Amino acid sequence: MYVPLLGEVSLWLLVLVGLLTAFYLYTTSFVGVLKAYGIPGPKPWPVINHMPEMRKHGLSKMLDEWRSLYGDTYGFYGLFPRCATIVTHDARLLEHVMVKDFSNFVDRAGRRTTLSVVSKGLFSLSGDYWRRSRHVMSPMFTVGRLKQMLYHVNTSAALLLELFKKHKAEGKLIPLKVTAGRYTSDVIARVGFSIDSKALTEENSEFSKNINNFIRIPATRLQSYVRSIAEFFPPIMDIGLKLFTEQVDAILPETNRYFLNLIKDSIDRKLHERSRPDYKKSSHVDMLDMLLDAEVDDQTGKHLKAEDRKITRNEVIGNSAILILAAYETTSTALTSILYLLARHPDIQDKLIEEVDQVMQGQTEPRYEDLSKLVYMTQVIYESLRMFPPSPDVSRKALETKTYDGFTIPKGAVIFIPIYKIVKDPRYFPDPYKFDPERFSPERKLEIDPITFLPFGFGRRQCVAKRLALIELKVVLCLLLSNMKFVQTERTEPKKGEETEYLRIDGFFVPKKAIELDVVFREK
Ligand code: HEM
Repeated sequence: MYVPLLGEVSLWLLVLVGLLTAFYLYTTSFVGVLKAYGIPGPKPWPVINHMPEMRKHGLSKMLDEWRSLYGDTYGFYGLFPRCATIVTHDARLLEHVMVKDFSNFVDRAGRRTTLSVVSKGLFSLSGDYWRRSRHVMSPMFTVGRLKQMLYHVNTSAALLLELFKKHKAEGKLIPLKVTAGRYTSDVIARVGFSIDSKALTEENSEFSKNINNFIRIPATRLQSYVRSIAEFFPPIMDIGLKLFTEQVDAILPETNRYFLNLIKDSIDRKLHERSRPDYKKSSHVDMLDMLLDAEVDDQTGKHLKAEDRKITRNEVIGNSAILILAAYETTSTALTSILYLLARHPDIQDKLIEEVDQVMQGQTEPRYEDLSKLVYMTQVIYESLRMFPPSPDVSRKALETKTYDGFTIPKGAVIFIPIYKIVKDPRYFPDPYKFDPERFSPERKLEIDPITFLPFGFGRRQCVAKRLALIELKVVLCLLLSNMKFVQTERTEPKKGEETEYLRIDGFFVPKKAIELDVVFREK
């Protein structure tokens, strides 16, 4: 029989103790920073921090509970790997973080979840990498560019109207999210890449199928547990992502390949056109044209500075992918919520229809100058976004330890901004659960503290495409409401008189059950 020598045993024991100590330090070295700076919050569990509560009750419920116990600003651990999270509802602190001292909070917090090129896109970039891409992408949404995009938005909206009419003719209800998603994908394919996605003309177009399946949702509770534990240990996640990309990556690899090929084909097509001797630069450029115009020859991008309006090929592709992804989910959820709220509030819908008729004057589609006349529609859109902000939260990471009005935010801490809770805070929006577009009327909107209306985020890192999103919503509402009204009946989901619940799921704020409405054609 083999009897291990005492020296061997103690060596293994030493290794084990060393590993355990390293593991303990890795998982706890950052814990204590909140207490050190006097930031209130719940006491963390060793190693696993506040993960058990969040897994058991859900983040949303815990945020409510901790807020009631610790007030406007508090901290906890375990939402992002190896750092403290500070949640705040305090408008003045938000102003410091999102606006006044933006340079200390340029980056978002994130977990490593994907190897997809999407992580090279604006949303995930940090520091100077972000600044370069933002410099390139902001000019995509100037008035001149938006005017050019309007033609395409009108085309997609007209196709959506036809689709709704077809559903009605076939006696079907309108599945809001699916159809709104077909519209928003069609728009981004046209304005971004000059492609007809066929999302609105074919029942199950490749584009729609893939965009619907962009994000992997864990199929079982166990998978979801394993995933959150792995995300908490970035080195383990890195290994998992490299070895088991197909099973682990948060962006479904098949879908990733589809969009990667689509973007690469579009780039090749454009570069080929540009290389032709008879090529003339058109004034009708799409988003990909603008990204390619900013491309550098040296693909490492190492020599590039923050103020350079230049990006690498990888960043061209990453930014293209994030445009598709970001444009699809948020705007389709917004349109879903607006139509649902209009159906629930027929008086508001009637008032909006009156304005649409006045502005449209019998036109089949709105002109650019008509859009700014839709004052009440803007109120309805803003109030719907307040009721159900499609992105429920945003974050910022502190680069340095700094004190703001006596409150210290330590270096490395994440400021977690729960948009969906702040817009329901009665101090900022009285009677917050009431759908009341009058809050945003020209007379009353001055009562709103701008930093508390956060559906598009705020400050220099707010949604880059906010103006395009508003145009998409306004155009489609003009076309739809010129022709039909949205109604709840005994067949719809939810039924007449009933409400639907919204939940924060996988980083989005969405209806718990898919909403399906009926439409009634308007008499002309
Ligand atoms: C109603 C529709 C939309 C909503 C509610 C929305 C909301 C948001 C929010 C909350 C953020 C984070 C802002 C922050 O951290 O302060 C964001 C960022 C972003 N959005 Fe949107 N968005 C919408 C439509 C769009 C569309 C149509 C596109 C693309 C065409 C888009 C592209 C982006 C990008 C690229 C970012 C990252 C910006 C950056 O990090 O600099 N969004 N959006």
